[in-house]
Amino acid sequence: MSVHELPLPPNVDRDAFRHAMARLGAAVNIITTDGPAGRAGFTASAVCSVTDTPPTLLVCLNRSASVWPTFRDNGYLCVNTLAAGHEDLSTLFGGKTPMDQRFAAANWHTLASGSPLLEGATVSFDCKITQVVSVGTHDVLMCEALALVRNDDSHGLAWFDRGYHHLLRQDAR
Ligand SMILES: NC(=O)c1ccc[n+]([C@@H]2O[C@H](COP(=O)([O-])OP(=O)(O)OC[C@H]3O[C@@H](n4cnc5c(N)ncnc54)[C@H](O)[C@@H]3O)[C@@H](O)[C@H]2O)c1
Ligand SMILES: Cc1cc2c(cc1C)N(C[C@H](O)[C@H](O)[C@H](O)COP(=O)(O)O)c1[nH]c(=O)[nH]c(=O)c1N2
Repeated sequence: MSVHELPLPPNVDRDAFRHAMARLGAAVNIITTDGPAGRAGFTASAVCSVTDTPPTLLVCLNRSASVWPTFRDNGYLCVNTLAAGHEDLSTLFGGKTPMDQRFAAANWHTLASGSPLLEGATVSFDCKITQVVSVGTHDVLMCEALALVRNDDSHGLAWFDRGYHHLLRQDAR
């Protein structure tokens, strides 16, 4: 089928959209925050680079998530990009597990914003939320990076076709 023969919207329902989106491989991240509103963390694949000036990422957060008010009120967060081997941690932060149990499963450090930084993440972006745009069910959080921590030894982790996949670094092949 050529692109010109594709059916036009509104033929795309929610399930068809999700099924299609499952084909877009993405990094898996644990987004954390700590501050006056408390400590919270959740798994997110809807994360990407927006601009390098000022250095900004976006994170999409469902407003129905239990963690949403905590992120909104703290105003700071850390994007911890997961490494190969973090599958169980990702599942823990993606479920309905109590917050203390989620954090008890890993080691954390704290940078300038106060947000928990995951030991062993491939990279962590310590951020301030600079703008929030509501689209449908989600808030798109624009996050300016204040500090970075890179781990140059770990392999990557991707979420693709509803499963985890390891991404080997070039020099490890
Ligand atoms: N952006 C998101 O909010 C998002 C992304 C990935 C997974 N999830 C959640 O994780 C669970 C497992 O996901 P899955 O990938 O195994 O299967 P799925 O069929 O629920 O999702 C397939 C893909 O659709 C997209 N998606 C899923 N839920 C979405 C939502 N509420 N809003 C926008 N996009 C969404 C994501 O790209 C996801 O990888 C589900 O409960 C899902 O809601 C949410
Ligand atoms: C691989 C993967 C990827 C994502 C998620 C899950 C999983 C397993 N979830 C869902 C999110 O992690 C879940 O709803 C949180 O645990 C918040 O739930 P609570 O309501 O706080 O328990 C999720 N939610 C969200 O708002 N934005 C996202 O990008 C993602 N991505």
